[in-house]
Amino acid sequence: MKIKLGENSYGKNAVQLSKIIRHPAYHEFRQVTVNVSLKGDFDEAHITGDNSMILPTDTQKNTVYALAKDHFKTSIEDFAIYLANYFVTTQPQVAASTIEITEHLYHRMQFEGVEHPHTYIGGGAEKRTTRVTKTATKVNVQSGITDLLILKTTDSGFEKYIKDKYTTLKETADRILATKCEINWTYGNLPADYTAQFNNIRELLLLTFAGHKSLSVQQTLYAMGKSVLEAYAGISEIHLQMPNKHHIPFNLEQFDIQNENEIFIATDEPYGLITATVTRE
Ligand SMILES: O=c1[nH]c(=O)c2[nH]c(=O)[nH]c2[nH]1
Repeated sequence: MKIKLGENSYGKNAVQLSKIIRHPAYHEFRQVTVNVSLKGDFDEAHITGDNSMILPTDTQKNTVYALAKDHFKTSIEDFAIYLANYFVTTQPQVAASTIEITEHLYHRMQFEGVEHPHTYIGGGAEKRTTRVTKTATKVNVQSGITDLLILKTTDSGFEKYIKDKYTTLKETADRILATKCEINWTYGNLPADYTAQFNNIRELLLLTFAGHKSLSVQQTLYAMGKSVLEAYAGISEIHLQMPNKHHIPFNLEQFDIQNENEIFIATDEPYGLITATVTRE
């Protein structure tokens, strides 16, 4: 039997980096988690244990901190592109490098409408993300949002689905729609300002969710993806993952109380998981 090495990559995961950017009037605080992954000529390392082509993952981690001083000044995308390019151009054995960055969001505290110069409040579970893959000739940039918790108390129903002998779910024309989205879009054209693009796309996703008369999570997911592709020609496709975070009407009839669609039990598991990629023809 012939055995051979298949596709492989290696790198450092979960590099935790915080940075203060000191502006004259205020401090900017940034916290990111960085994953580095390299592909290339690593056959000998696997087959014979020859490490002569291996840039240690410890060095990769150190490189993230060292390059952050001068090259993490704006968006996570700009930093990821710089890092990805650095590994490809300085290490001839590296054919492709992938940098994933997750940014933990902080907002400056506000007192009487005025932002405090150096004190922050956490932005909750929501995080901004990017994934950049660089080869000698190509760069692929995906950006997104994860753990974005959104909910609406009406304009959502789920009816006219298949009913068989195991169906117990009741149809509803008015339910809570709640989800914790993971959304990633791919840039066909790279924008000059990734943060402006991120803010615009996030706002549009929220606006579409809010305004949609939802017949299902599937329909709302598609509407959200479609709105982004229609508004931004530079986005080639968008992937959305939307778990259905069920809030189920609680049976108050057992206490002779009428539940007028007001009292629910939130159930974490099991949950419906709806995912799709929305793309261009
Ligand atoms: O929006 C929904 N889509 C489904 O596919 C589904 N299935 C289910 O039980 N509830 C829901 N809700």
